[in-house]
Amino acid sequence: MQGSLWRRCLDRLEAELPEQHFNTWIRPLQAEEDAHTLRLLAPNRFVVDWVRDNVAARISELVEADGATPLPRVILEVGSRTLPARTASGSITSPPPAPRSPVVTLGQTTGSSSGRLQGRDLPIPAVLGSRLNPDFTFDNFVEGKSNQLGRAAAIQVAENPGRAYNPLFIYGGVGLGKTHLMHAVGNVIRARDERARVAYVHSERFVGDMVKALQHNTINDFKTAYRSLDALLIDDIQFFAGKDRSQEEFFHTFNALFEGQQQIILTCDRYPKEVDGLEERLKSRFGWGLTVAIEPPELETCVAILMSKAAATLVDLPDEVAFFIAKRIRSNVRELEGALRRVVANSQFTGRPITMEFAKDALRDLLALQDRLVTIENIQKTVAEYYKIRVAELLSKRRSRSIARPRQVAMALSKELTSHSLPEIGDAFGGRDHTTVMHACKVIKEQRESNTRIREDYSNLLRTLTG
Ligand SMILES: Nc1ncnc2c1ncn2[C@@H]1O[C@H](COP(=O)(O)OP(=O)(O)OP(=O)(O)O)[C@@H](O)[C@H]1O
Repeated sequence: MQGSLWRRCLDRLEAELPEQHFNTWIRPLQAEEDAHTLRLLAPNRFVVDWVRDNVAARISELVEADGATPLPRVILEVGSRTLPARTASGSITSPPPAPRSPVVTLGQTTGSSSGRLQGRDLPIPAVLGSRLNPDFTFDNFVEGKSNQLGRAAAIQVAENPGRAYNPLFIYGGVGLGKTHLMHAVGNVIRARDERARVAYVHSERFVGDMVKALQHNTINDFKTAYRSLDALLIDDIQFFAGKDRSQEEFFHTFNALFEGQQQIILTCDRYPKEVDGLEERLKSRFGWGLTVAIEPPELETCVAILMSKAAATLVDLPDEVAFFIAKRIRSNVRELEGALRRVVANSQFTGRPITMEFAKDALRDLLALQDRLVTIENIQKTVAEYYKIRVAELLSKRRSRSIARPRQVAMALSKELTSHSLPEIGDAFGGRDHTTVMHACKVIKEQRESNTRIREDYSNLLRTLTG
């Protein structure tokens, strides 16, 4: 058999577990193997607990099935593989400290490095990005299944900066609340210690400032400024892709902060390993703490977000209108907010109360645009591409699972995203009866609750079609 024992286990686990679980809990594990032991090192207690409770038994089975004699013992603990010290310029000279378990370090405060303590009395130089947005707090961040883990991790980090999960890596599609969570952490850190040096920087800005510093020969000030921080929040790190000099600089900044147990929070539009053009050494460091995904919110969460935003501006938003907006605007929270803003502005401008009719009218252009974009034909094409089958197969009489399931998904999406009736949808799928469409919607609704793969497929497709 090829590769290491852990590599083989990983391949199986990747195929068996939902992607988000695999990325969050399994990928960060580092393995040390010899003939007698498979030692799995987790970045923190949180990961150890989850793996022990959810997949340890499966890992043991896989190890056993691998057939090595004697059977290796599996050990799961918090730790980090010791990296060999490298001396070439631009690389680390001492192994990084193992990330600490939050359990061990609860209650400790930041600010242990003496160099940084002196630095804390200095004002944060302008070079360090933008101000924290005081409107992004945990209080006004609506929790839902889609963001639960990210929110919980961010709260932990806010309470134990530099100690709980370092770095905290939050990834997910646009407009889903990553920046909001990041600022919420920064705001808590600042609220607890007004002298805490917290900087929020968009990665494009980091790149721009670094280029300027190089041009003006002030790169040392640039470095010192970044390294004197208690917490560095870097948004949208996918912008580092392909920018080698910036990555090099960021790599050193990262190491300096990490070794000083200064908190680093990063966001990205995708899982770090999937960012093309990002150096491997950065990708691997990004996984040292905790990596969490933010998914597109489910309908109920969208409604709750709308209600909460309306309440914050003292606007009376009827439930049915909130549901209507949430159902029709499915791409992301930013769009959802935009739609609400438009309805509220129209209501304030005309002095009329927000009713269903009123909301439909206020959003007419937006919805028409969306209707034009989402046609049954478009859905069929997108679904066929997604499942790598042909549209003709979707419309055919074939009933094998590999075709029937995508067909049901496409029918359910057509019901959800267009205003066509069940018979019209049936017609568009090779002249099927409306009861077939109804059945498809029911099956997919159930599957989305019980089957993670279908749930993910469906939400990916929704995002593609409405994004
Ligand atoms: N769960 C939530 N509760 C309340 N507001 C939310 C929630 N999720 C997102 N928002 C709001 O949606 C808007 C977009 O969120 P944010 O800017 O954090 O997105 P993002 O994921 O960082 O997107 P991008 O990748 O485009 O930077 C913000 O106004 C934010 O307050």
